[in-house]
Amino acid sequence: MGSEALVHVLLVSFPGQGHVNPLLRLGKRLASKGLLVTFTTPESIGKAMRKASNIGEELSPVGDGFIRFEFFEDGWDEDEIRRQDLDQYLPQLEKVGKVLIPEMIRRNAEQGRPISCLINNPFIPWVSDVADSLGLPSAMLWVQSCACFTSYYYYYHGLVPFPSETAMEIDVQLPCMPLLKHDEVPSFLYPTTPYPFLRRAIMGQYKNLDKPFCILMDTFQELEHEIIEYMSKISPIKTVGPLFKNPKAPNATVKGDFMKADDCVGWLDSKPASSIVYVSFGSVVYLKQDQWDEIAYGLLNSGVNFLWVMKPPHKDSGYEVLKMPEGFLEKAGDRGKVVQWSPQEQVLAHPSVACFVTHCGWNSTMEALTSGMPVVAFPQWGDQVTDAKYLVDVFKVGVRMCRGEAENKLITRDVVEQCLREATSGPKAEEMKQNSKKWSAAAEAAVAEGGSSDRNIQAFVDEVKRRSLEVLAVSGKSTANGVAELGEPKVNGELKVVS
Ligand SMILES: O=c1ccn([C@@H]2O[C@H](COP(=O)(O)OP(=O)(O)O)[C@@H](O)[C@H]2O)c(=O)[nH]1
Ligand SMILES: O=C(O)c1ccc(O[C@@H]2O[C@H](CO)[C@@H](O)[C@H](O)[C@H]2O)cc1
Repeated sequence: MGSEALVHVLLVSFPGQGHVNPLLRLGKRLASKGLLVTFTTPESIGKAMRKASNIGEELSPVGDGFIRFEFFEDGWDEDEIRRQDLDQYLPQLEKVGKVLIPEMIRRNAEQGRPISCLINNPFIPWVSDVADSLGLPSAMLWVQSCACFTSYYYYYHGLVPFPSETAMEIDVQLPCMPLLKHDEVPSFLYPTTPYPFLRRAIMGQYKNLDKPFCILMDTFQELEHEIIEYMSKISPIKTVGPLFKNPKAPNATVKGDFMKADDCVGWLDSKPASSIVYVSFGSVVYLKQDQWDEIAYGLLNSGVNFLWVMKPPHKDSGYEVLKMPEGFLEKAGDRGKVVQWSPQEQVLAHPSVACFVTHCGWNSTMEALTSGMPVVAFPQWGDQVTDAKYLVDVFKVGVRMCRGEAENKLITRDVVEQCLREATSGPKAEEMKQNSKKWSAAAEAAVAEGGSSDRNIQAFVDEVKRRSLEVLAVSGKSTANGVAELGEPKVNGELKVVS
């Protein structure tokens, strides 16, 4: 490979799995279009990522470009329990990030990799301030649906009434969206939410929303057509999803898992087609023991095969360590497999898997839709309750098992069994499968060359390249053609500057 001129973007991620995954996927997409991408997040997570995933010091080729990692210290000891409290952790990240990210940017420029654009995901809006202070453009990747983006936008600007202390049960009508019942509104907006710190974290992003020149979204035009069109007139949004599909670099092995996935593909291979129910509640939702037990008995009584993710809680999280009911694993025998973390993308693409019992996090939602996988919706909080509404009533690929944690209702084993049966056999299951296939095809088309998301990514890359010429001209660091010229990556990952 000869020397190439690469524009360099820096991706700064909040250290949560549901945030790292889509930003890293965006990074791979940008790299595959010929950019040099540096991905950064705090070292506390970097350490876990290096251990669990295929991440080293070296530069990884992805399509026409490259991706590399640099992590930054958050200034706290390894065992600091305050990381579990976002009201304390987010200000700490902002304090150190505002010093360390500019240092990282300067270091990269000195090493011949001047950065032309910063991209962040929600909860760390100060990244746009850093970009502004250095005269760099910034963009933000919104990691939820456009419907949720709109809900938060309307709430932030006080444009319509939302559930309040005096009117808890009001429904919310937003333009180009179905009527949201009070418990289908993103639940961080309820006055009674036990997670007001997550509302504050999201609202912090809205306070800074005028700074990024572009808001990228992990959704696609055909999926949320009307609301995307409507919000595009208000905000500079560009849909680029589903990000986990990257047709230009389908075999890129760079991943950002915090935990090594257990090997379960051989077990899936050993089962008949469409015979397995996959159960996972993502990386942050933890159920109570009584609810766990009901799901366990529901799985046993339904007679389905199942793969169930039972992730251990963080030691400082305060969540109880769950147990399987007495004798459960023996009774399930080879019908069931329990893992701590799964290779979810592979699981959802596997022909033996019939449906996905999900908490409806947006990444899981997009992965299910794109994989043509019907769901059983078990939302708990935040955007999950809105995603469940869309999966069941709008996209029509799901059966609803519950309405969210706020309902405070134990979902019994009989209900679990009934939902599993409905989702795996009979006319409803068939209808959901057909709808899922339709969404999967639409998702593939959106990311294929010339599709809606591909065009948006290309337009974004072109704009970053255009702005990079301005940035480098102003900073006086321009090379002959306006960008850092990079040579063949060396084994140790250093970039050679071609003068
Ligand atoms: O066992 C698991 C559980 C989850 N995931 C991934 O973790 C992310 C979870 O994000 P989501 O938005 O669904 O939920 P969150 O964890 O943020 O609540 C998704 O990309 C999943 O594919 C995974 O790889 N293995
Ligand atoms: O680490 C945390 O405190 C954390 C991580 C992720 C959180 O929200 C999840 O993010 C997804 C993307 O926004 C979303 O779709 C999912 O439903 C959430 O669970 C919250 C806190």
